[in-house]
Amino acid sequence: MSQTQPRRRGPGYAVPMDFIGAQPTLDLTYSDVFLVPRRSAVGSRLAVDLAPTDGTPATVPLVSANMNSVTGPRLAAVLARRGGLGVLPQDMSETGLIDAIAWVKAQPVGFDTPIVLGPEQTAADALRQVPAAEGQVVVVVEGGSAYAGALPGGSEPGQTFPAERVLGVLAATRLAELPGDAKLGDLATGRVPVLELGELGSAASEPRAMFDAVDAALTGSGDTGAEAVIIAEQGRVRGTLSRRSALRASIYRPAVDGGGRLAVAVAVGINGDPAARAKALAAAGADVLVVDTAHGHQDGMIRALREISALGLGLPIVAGNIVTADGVVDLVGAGATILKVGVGPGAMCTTRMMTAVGRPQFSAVLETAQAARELGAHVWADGGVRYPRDVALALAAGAGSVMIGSWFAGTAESPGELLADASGRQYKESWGMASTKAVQGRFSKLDAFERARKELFAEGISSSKIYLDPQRPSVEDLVDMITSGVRSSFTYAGAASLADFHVNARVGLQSAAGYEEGKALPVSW
Ligand SMILES: NC(=O)C1=CN([C@@H]2O[C@H](COP(=O)(O)OP(=O)(O)OC[C@H]3O[C@@H](n4cnc5c(N)ncnc54)[C@H](OP(=O)(O)O)[C@@H]3O)[C@@H](O)[C@H]2O)C=CC1
Ligand SMILES: Nc1nc2c(ncn2[C@@H]2O[C@H](COP(=O)(O)O)[C@@H](O)[C@H]2O)c(=O)[nH]1
Ligand SMILES: [K+]
Repeated sequence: MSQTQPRRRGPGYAVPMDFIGAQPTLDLTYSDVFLVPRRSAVGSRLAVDLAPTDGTPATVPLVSANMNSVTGPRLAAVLARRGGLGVLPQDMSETGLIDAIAWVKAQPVGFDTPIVLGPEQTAADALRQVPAAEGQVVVVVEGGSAYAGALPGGSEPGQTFPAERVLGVLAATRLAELPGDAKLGDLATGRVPVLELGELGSAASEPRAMFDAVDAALTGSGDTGAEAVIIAEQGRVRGTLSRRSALRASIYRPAVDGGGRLAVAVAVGINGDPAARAKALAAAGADVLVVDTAHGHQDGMIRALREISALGLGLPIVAGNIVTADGVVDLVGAGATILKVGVGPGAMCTTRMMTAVGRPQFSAVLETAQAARELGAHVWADGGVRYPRDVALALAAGAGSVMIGSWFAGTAESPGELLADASGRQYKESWGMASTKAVQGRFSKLDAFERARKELFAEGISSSKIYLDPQRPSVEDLVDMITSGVRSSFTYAGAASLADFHVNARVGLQSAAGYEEGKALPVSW
């Protein structure tokens, strides 16, 4: 780890610039390093506990980025159901954030939020919300458009509807085979598989029994294409459940608040009145506050943190972005309990090319995590994650959780409709939070002169297509993939928990050829 003692400046000190270390050192990123297997007493990958110990309600070390194109209420709810944490972006209005928190808190914890459409809507309408993949369904409801609400996923907070209004549960794979203008009402003709919680008794809280009940209901429905059942309580719809979501319920522990509702984090910027906003969002039920700006190691951030921590809200306070031990010391001193680490690794980020500023991410996490540990604080590794291995390496470097943006942007649950290119491949639009597009949106209320001044400083990509992985179109599929890789990393390192992994992980350096060797061969050589 490099040293970051500040050198003295001022009269008598002819120091033209400052190296980050006493002498030049080579900082590393994820592709530069690998993990070495070591003797393990952990008998099964399912015996690994991935829960972070950073004071958040998360039970897997995954956080979605506070980017407008990544985290909305739908993604936050789905991620929390599987133990991760969604961070709603600071660009949403305060009322928008309060509504989004309320919506997440109103969603079922043990079942999926139904995607509700009306009978007059079409197959094409449905496929703009759900990808044509196994387990993905839409629920056709009489008068369904009334339940679609302003937020994605179906209902307004607390709003439910009688199960008898459900006309059908349609598999997205089937819809993809039909003409786009096919009316959902004409397709919803089969018997609707409904499981009434009251009739299930104790099985409702038993994941294995719930899986069997879903399987039996789907098999018994007589529709070989049926992929999910309606879960009802006293005749009102609580959610849906597919075989896969019933299985997931047996593997993951949801991230919940003290009242057992899904947990959600929110971001606040450093301008305006960050303390007033933090207070309002905490009162609305936010479980974690993320104070976020591009250059987190600045006086404006320290001021904002002092004001927010003085409120004594009792919530974890995440602050960033930083990449040095000095930054850790200053932000923890001002009240942060978790540091958000990463300048420039993000997929939508042009900061390194525009400014030369940043730091290869593995070294940034390693140094800050060590400094944070000494102060009883924690680190979230933010940005640059493209494979499960990157998550494992961020955790090996000492991160308590890993923040993912662009990878999660390419999922069914991220904000915005699913789009298709000329070849029919599905994608979502994504853009950087410091891009011209984001800056124009954020400052739309300023006068033209002020807006033009802000637009001078774009440091992100304004428009990018993030393609869905046809095998893993849902954020849950990505969580499955990432956690299975990371569970395996832990057992290779002989670690049964994140705390063990922080100690046991053994890392080596590799050449570009070594990295290349690790990739699978897509076709042949
Ligand atoms: N992790 C990363 O590498 C980066 C992330 N981002 C993301 O983009 C979003 C927008 O952040 P941000 O641009 O900070 O917007 P904010 O609205 O949070 O404003 C940042 C404030 O800091 C001032 N500032 C001083 N120096 C800088 C600097 N070098 N870069 C940016 N602001 C500076 C700005 O003033 P003035 O405008 O007058 O200079 C402004 O008052 C955030 O979500 C952030 O995380 C953005 C860039 C890098
Ligand atoms: N320099 C910029 N950084 C950005 C911008 N938008 C987001 N970000 C950062 O990236 C991560 C997510 O990284 P990813 O590789 O998973 O996509 C995010 O949390 C921000 O810190 C931007 O416009 N410019
Ligand atoms: K980058």
